[in-house]
Formats: sequence, C-alpha cells, structure tokens
Amino acid sequence: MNSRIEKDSLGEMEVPADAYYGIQTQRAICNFPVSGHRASPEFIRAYILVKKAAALTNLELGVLDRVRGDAIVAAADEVLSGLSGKYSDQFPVDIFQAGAGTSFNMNVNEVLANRALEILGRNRGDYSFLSPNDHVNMSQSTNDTFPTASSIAVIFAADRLIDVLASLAEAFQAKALEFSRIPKSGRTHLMDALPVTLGDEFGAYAAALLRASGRIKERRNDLLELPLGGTATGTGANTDPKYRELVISKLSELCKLPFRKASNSFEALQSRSQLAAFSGALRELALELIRIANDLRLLNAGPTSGISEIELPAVQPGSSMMPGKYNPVMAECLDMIGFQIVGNDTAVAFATQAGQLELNVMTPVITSNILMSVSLLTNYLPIFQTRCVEGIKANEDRCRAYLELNPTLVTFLAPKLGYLNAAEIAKEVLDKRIPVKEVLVMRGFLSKEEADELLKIENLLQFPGSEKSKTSLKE
Ligand SMILES: O=C(O)C[C@H](O)C(=O)O
Repeated sequence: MNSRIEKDSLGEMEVPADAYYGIQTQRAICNFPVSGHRASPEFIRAYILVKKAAALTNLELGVLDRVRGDAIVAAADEVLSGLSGKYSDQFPVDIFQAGAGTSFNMNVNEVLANRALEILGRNRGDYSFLSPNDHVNMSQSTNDTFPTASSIAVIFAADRLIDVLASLAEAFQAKALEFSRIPKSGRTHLMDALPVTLGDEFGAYAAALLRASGRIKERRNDLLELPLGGTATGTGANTDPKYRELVISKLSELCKLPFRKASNSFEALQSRSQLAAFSGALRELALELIRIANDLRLLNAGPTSGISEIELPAVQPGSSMMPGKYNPVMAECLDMIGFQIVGNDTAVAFATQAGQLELNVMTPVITSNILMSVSLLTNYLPIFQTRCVEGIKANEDRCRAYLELNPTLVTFLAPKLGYLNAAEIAKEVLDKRIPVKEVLVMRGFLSKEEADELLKIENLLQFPGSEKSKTSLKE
C-alpha cells in the first residue's frame, strides 16, 4: 500500500496515500471493524452542510481567515457533489464507533481538510497549515454537530417517507372505492360479526396510514430545533457570541429548512428525546403496517381452505416443492420490515435513556437505526404498493356467500324481537345452515316481503346512494 504518515495527539500512523480521510479515521477503521455498515449518504450530506455553514459563519465573523475558509467551503461543495462518485469511499467509519460520533466527525473534518489543502496547492496531511481540528472543526464539537446532522438527515429522509406514505394511502383509498359495494361479514374476535363492506376495510387502512404519517410529520417538525452552537457541553465555549444565531441561519439557507436554535442548549446535548419520539412514530407506523399486512394475508388465505375474500397478486411461485402454490410474499416481507423497525426503535429507546449528565454519547446508534428504518420503508413501500396493493382483487361471491349465512344478521332485528328470541334464531341459522331471512319467515316473525326489505344487505350498510342506513333500519 502506498501510504503517507500522519500525526495526531497519540502519535504517528500510516494512512493510504490516496485517502482524503486521515489518521483519526484510520484509527477508527482499526478500532471498530464491527458491522461493515457505514454512514448513509444523506447523513454524510447533512454533516457536510453543517461544516459548510460553520465555515461560512466563521468567515463572516472574521475568526477564520479568507484563504482557509474559502478552501474549506469549496472542498465542502466538491465533496457534496462527489458523494456518489469520487468521495463515495472516503467515509469508511462503521456505524458502531466512538461514542458521540467523534470518529465520524473527525472523518468529515479530515476529508474536508485534505481536499481544502489540495485546493490550496498543498499536500494531504499538511495539517500544520490547515487542520481538521483547528480550522474545519472551528466553533464546533462532535457533541453539537453530530446530533444536528442527525436531525437534518432524518428530516431529509422523513420528507421522502411522507410522500411514499401519501401514495400508499391513495392506493388503499382507490381500492376502498373499487370495493365500496361489496358487502361481507365483519369479524370481531375472528368470529362472524355485523356486516361491513370490503371498501370499509380498505378505507380504514388508508386512514391508518395517514394518521401514522401525520404523527411522523409532527415529530419531523420538532427536529427543526437544533443543538448546533452549544459545542461540547451546551455553553457554546470557543464560539463568537453571534455564532449560534448566525450558523443556524446559514444552515437554514443551505438546507432550505426553517431551523431554530435549541430553546435550552444544555437539554439539547443531554437529551435525544426528539429523535426517540421520531423513532416512536416510525414504530407506530410499523405496527400499523404489520397489522395491515397480516389482515391481507388472512383475507387472502386459501385458495380453497381459507377466508379467500381477496386475492393478492401472484408475484412468484410460492413453493420450491408444492407446484401451483402462490404465497403472499409481499405482505410477508412487509411484516419482517415492520419487526425490524420495532427492534430498531427498542435499541433507540435504550440508547436514549443512556444519556448521562451533559451528553448522550449513544447518538450514533440512534441515528443509524432511525435512518435504516426510514430507508427500509422508502425502498419497499412503493414496491409493495405496485406489486401488491394495486393488484388486489375482490372475491365478491365468496364475500356474499359468507355473509348470507352469517347468524349475526339477526342483530338488526334484536331491538324488535328481543335479545333472547334473536339468539334462538341465530342458533337455528347455524344448525340448519340457512339464512336469517328464511328462519324469520318460517317462524312467522315476518312475511317474505318484509324480510327481504328489512334485511336487504345494501340497506344494512352505508352504500353510496343506498336509500336506508343502519340507523334508519333500527327505528
Ligand atoms: O468530539 C468532541 O468534540 C467531544 C467528545 O464527544 C467528548 O465530549 O469527549
């Protein structure tokens, strides 16, 4: 390996000659060869935007000289535009790393310092002229920049997720409309219950997604309050008195987001509750997605021996052994993603309560878990939408056939007949396997015409355009 020697406060070490990262990154590579997972591009992007805002602020306040400051800003722009190219392998620090994220902060500082040095016609590693700590990290600490970059990256990711959720909710809503005139047995406790339409069920899935998305939006907005400017312990040590306001406004301009400074700069370093709350909103969404996926699997169960009220699209042969079998694989995958998100949130919760005194040093695992959860969802939900939800077919005959023999239809007559008489009718429906209507006529409670009218299924449900509703029937 061609290498150069770099020096830090611990001593000297070899660094690959062509690396933009430096000695502290190299130490982290040796110290933390843990998961093989590195920071996501959106987190790197957010961190570099923080560095750029800090350099612009330091320049404006006159604490950083024009030569070095301009070079750092130019390096930041170049790395930002080369994140998927030239600089894609320059952020090798594992997501499990030094507490607080010092290794990653130094990785960013080193890449920017070395590129800035090159821009100024100097060699990489010439830190006596432009230093990762003294110049790139000026007015900053890991402790305020890492959680700031975390919040920004989560906001970027959340915005994509919110769009994805709106589209998925729309797809469920379109199915709700398509199925709005298909009556079926409701089920409570997994037992026959009063009728609903298949459209009612799908409309509720759309509503559940929109509610979860609303919570994500609220939690995303809380992240606009940033710890930046607090430096190591929230006091803002080693910053100009005007730094905090100015750096937040520069960052707002760069990210086109209305950031505000932390209302309590000490709390902003001690506590990760806002990221934990966002993760909690993801957990809430995951629980809803798991529930919906499981409902789809249940309604699709069959084709001959299950409920089979809907048919999920067959997207691949289901079995390596049983020919002609098609499994609800898209919903199964969604379940597994949901379980992972709940697990990620549990790790976030443990990391959140582990803050001690001035700092929560567990922020790296909080950030990487949240970003992983969001990216699982933004990657998969659009596929789930097109390959599963949009292709769902209703089995209308099956829905009507189950409903025909559903003994709980007698409930609509219970106010007239009394609960015990109605229960007798339900028992006869079950024993003889004949519809409620027929038992009512056989027992002389109603004429055939009355029974047909009173138990006309379209009138029992809130069908679009139906003349009667459940309420009017009860009168
Ligand atoms: O890296 C820093 O800026 C601070 C570090 O996290 C520490 O508090 O020791």
